[in-house]
Amino acid sequence: MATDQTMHGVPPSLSARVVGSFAYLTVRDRLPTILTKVVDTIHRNKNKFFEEYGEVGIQAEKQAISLLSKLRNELQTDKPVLALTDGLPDTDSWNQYLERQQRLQGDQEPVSWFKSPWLYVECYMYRRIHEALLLNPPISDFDVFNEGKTQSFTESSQAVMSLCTYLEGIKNNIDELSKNPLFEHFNKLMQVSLWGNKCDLSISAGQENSQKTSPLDSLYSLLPFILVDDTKRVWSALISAQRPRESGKNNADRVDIVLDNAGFELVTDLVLADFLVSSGLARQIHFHGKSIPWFVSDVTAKDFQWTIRQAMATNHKWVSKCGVQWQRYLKEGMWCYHDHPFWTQPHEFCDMAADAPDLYTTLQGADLVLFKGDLNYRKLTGDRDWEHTVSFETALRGFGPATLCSLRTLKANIQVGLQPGQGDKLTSQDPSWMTSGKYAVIQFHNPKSE
Ligand SMILES: O=P(O)(O)OC[C@@]1(O)O[C@H](CO)[C@@H](O)[C@@H]1O
Ligand SMILES: [Mn+2]
Repeated sequence: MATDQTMHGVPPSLSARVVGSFAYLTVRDRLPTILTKVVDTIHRNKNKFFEEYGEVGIQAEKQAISLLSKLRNELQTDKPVLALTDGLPDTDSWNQYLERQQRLQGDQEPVSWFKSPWLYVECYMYRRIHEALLLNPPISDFDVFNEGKTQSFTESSQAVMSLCTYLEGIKNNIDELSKNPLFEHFNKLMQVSLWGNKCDLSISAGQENSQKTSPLDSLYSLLPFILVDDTKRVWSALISAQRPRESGKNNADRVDIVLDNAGFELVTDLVLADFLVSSGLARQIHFHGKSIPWFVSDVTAKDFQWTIRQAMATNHKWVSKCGVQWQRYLKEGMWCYHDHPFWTQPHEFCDMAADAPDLYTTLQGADLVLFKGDLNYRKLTGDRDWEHTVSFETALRGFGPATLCSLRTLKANIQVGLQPGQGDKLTSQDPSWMTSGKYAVIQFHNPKSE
């Protein structure tokens, strides 16, 4: 179990306790802004609730808004974090985690927004938003972030078209491709998926953040902004998987993708996944999404299905062909979708084996696990205040269900695995390099190579 004390050289968790830090600015400014947008969204749908549910819909809308306004006040005035009361299956786990935080902090001060770990309070806010809806049927299953996620897809339609056209072009002669051109396509699609992570509505506090230009055209100009590029190690893990397949082939059998944002980023992940199965680099893809609306733009099951249906329904030949193919992969079991509650809990991933052993076992069945995005990176590294030159393996603190790779654009002040002096040079050139989303890493770890 992770503790917050600096033990065995594990640094403290990032926290809004540090005035002026990115965590502080996020808790002080960005989270209240997101909450205000949530309240506005619910208010804007008042008539819809009335049409659908009558007076009881209006009551629910009022009640949800008052719970969210109370939450915003607690956050802005650094009130103690409260236990959840909605009786969901994970409510106890959340409340036990609150007790764990209180024990770590000691009884001198309550667990609160500006005193406790940033990772915890930020995750807790999204779970409280869910509670505010859950406690108010019949609007319990209203996704307050749905508008932003669907807009991110529709506003990125040009980029989606060019990406699906590129994929169809590859698939045309994919069986004749030799290793090098195959690697070149893999390399490109990994970078497209990497930069797809820029389209994130949490960092933009809900501001529209879609992909306007063709993602393939800008890859070359973005190369200098990739601070760690382990693509070649990912490639060799794919073509020489540790577990030979029944067919005797020795490339990967199963690749898991821990998804991040809906909209354009999800399309980049579906395209990468299609390439992996079409090329035979993998036989199966398991996707892991979120079980509740999360960090504004993260993928839920509804978003996943909606995106594939939207692709099928577009009048663009290659986009709809991709959509039909993706639906078929799901039907035939080559693609599977999961949404374990652990991904929407506050735990650092080094806790997974203890706190979600079933999920850890599931991931152990993969030959490679791709983690998308910044929040996953923060959880992989425990959202701790590590030195930049600490190795990725050290920061993982024993988390290693399978060979893994993080594809992350930097949106939080935490980055490990850099060369000596690399962080200082970046700070002198571009002080906001860790939080602007301009820089990225493709960072690999093979637990078996320890
Ligand atoms: O995981 P993602 O979508 O790449 O980014 C999530 C994020 O936008 O939210 C948090 C800040 O509010 C940070 O982890 C990061 O900036
Ligand atoms: Mn996200």
